[in-house]
This record gives sequence, C-alpha cells and structure tokens, in this order.
Amino acid sequence: MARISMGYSAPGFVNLKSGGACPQSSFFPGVFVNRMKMPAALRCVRMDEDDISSPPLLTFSSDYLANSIEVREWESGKSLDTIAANQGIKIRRHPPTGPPSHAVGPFEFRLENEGNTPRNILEKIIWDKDAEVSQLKERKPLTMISKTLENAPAVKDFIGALKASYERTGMPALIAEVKKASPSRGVLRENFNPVEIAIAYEKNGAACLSVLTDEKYFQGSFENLEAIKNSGVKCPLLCKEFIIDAWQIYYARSKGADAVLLIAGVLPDLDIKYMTKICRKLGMAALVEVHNEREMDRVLAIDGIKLVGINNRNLETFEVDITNTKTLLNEERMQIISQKGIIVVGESGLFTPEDISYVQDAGVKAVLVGESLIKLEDPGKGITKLFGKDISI
Ligand SMILES: O=C(O)c1ccccc1NCC(=O)[C@H](O)[C@H](O)COP(=O)(O)O
Repeated sequence: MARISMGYSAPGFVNLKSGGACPQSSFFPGVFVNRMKMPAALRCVRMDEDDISSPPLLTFSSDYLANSIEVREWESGKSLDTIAANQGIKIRRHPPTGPPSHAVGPFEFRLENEGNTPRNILEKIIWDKDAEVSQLKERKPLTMISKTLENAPAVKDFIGALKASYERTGMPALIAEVKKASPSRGVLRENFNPVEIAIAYEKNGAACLSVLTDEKYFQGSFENLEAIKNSGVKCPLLCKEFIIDAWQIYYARSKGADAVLLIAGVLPDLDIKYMTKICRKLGMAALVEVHNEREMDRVLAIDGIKLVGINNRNLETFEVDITNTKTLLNEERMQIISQKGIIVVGESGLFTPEDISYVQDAGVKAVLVGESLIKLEDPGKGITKLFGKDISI
C-alpha cells in the first residue's frame, strides 16, 4: 500500500513526499504547503493501520486519500476554511490573514468581521485553542505522549456504561459534567472541588462523567481530569475539550480520558473520520456533537460513529432550546440511528424531570448535564431531583 509521509521543512510548513523511505519519489513531490492551513487529518500524526504508538510521522493509505473529497478539494487549492464552509461549517480554524480586502483610493481597510475579529465566542475559543495546542505540542510531542501510554491504565467502556445504566434504570443514562464556569453563565460554582463532585455524581447514579479541561473559558484543567481518574472513581471519563488536532486525543488519553468530544460544527467530515479512527485505535469512545440538521445528517452519513450528542445550546449564540433534540430526531433519522446502533445523547439545558422525559420521548438514551447539578449545594443529590427518582439503585 502506498503511503505518504511528511517531512518537516520549515517551521509551520511541511514538505509532502511519498513513501517514508523514499523521500523524493512522487505523490506530492517537492510540494511545500502551509501546515496550519491543512485539515487536522493531514496535519499531525501517523495513520498506520497497526501501530498507534509510533513517532509522529504522518502516513496515509492511498485509498484513503483517493476516496476523500476534502483531500481532493484541498489538493486543488481550497483552504481548510473553504472545505469546512462547503459542509456548512461557519467556524474558521484560524484568524484569516493576508492583505486588507478593500481599497478605496489610497486607503486599504478590512470591514469588521472580515478580518482577524472572531465572528462569535466559539470561533474565538477555537482560535485560542489552536494557539494553545501548537505550544503544548512543542512541549509534549507525540513521541513523548506515546511512551506514557504504554503503561497507562486500561480504557473504560464509555458506551457500555451508558447502555448498562439505561437498561438498569429505564431512564436516559447520565453523563454528569464537572463544570466550574462557562462563557454563557460565568462562574457556576465558587466552592469547586472536582474530585468531591465526581465522587458525589458517581454515588448518586451517574453512568459516566464529563470533565471540562479548557482553562480559559471554563476554568477547567487536565489536572482535574487526572485527579478524578486517580481518585478511584469508576465511571468512564469524557474529556470535554475543543478538539481540533488529533494530538489532543492522545494527550487526553494520557491524562485518563476514556472518551473525547468532537464538535461537527467545528470539524469537517475528514477530520471526524480521522479522529474517530484514532479513538477506535486507542479504545476510546468519541461523542460526536451536532446542533443542527445539516450537522446531524453529515454525522449520520459517516460510518463507525456510535455516539451522537445533540447540543440544545447554540454555541455561537448561547441560545438554549431543548426542542432542538426533537427537531433533529425525526422518523427518518431515528431509523438510521437504530439501524446503525447509535446512542443519542441529549445535551444542555436540562433542569427538570419533565425535561428528561421530553428528550427521552424524542429518542435519547443518555443525557449530558452540567449547570442544573453543579449549581446545587449538593450536586450529587441534584441527580435525584433532576430525574424525579433515585437512579443509583
Ligand atoms: O456552556 C457554555 O456556555 C458553552 C459555551 C460555548 C461552548 C460550549 C459551551 N458548553 C458546553 C456544553 O455543551 C455544556 O457544558 C454541556 O452540554 C452541559 O450543558 P448544561 O447542562 O446546560 O450546563
């Protein structure tokens, strides 16, 4: 099988060559491209069929490339943002740079939102995350992380835990979120002890836990994730991050995550396919999050996805509407979901037993809940209040 490998040529740039051992032969001979403008799937790590612990040399099967519309678009000069926009994604991965787009007489200017101003909070988060991940990767290259994975504790079965809970209680399985703050609500809980909260959630019937790791906007951290993992909590853990680079999946795994979040409103199909493949190789689950019908249809068309989250919160406007879950789960889609054995997770804005019944009737088998639990004096007891019954027994 022909493989493409990347050799670094200049900071931020790669020289695409074919066959790791044969640097000058053809696939993309001597092509220099801006690495930051490439889809994540083409950017960072090895896609070797059998070995995921190897050094960060990227390899792709030629079949994979030949079948990918996005790769062909990218080869023909389309930028990552254009490819994403063709899939309805409005979030740009980086601040656009380049000359001002308007000239009037001797003046050149850029209209607001045409230049380096993020269009909304999600775009701002993604731009900041991109800079953060670039720095972290320099400090902890994949080779270093891969070494730590050799002795890492086994991954826990995230989807299995959701199914078991649903079967046991007859109610949506709970993914309880360890969330100190959010951009839409500010600080949700001053007295925040992540391990205590995690233990209380588990004791009161949570099937899995979601741990926010973004520091800047959510006051979360990978230390929190690691501390919960090491506390003896048995629930599988979702690393709640803004993943834009496959390196982050390996990093999350090294910090104890059993599952990661992939946001369809940020990641084009090729990235989702590539990242879910990495998750499978690492034994992790991927919760692929959608907010609108287009994202839902894109994700349902991708093979191998087993967990889909419907976020009732619009991450660009912060508007929350739980009827979104019902809108997205129409009859036609429910048929695909059941044929493919997908578990649907209802996310955000769930506060009462009526809300839980509403999304359950719409077709979800799990829910992801943060605010309504974390704001209570006793977040563990909040679970019984939220479900209208004790789901720990
Ligand atoms: O919660 C936010 O304000 C937010 C803003 C921007 C991007 C993501 C955001 N939240 C992530 C989530 O979707 C929620 O943390 C999760 O679904 C739980 O929601 P909730 O029960 O409403 O706290």
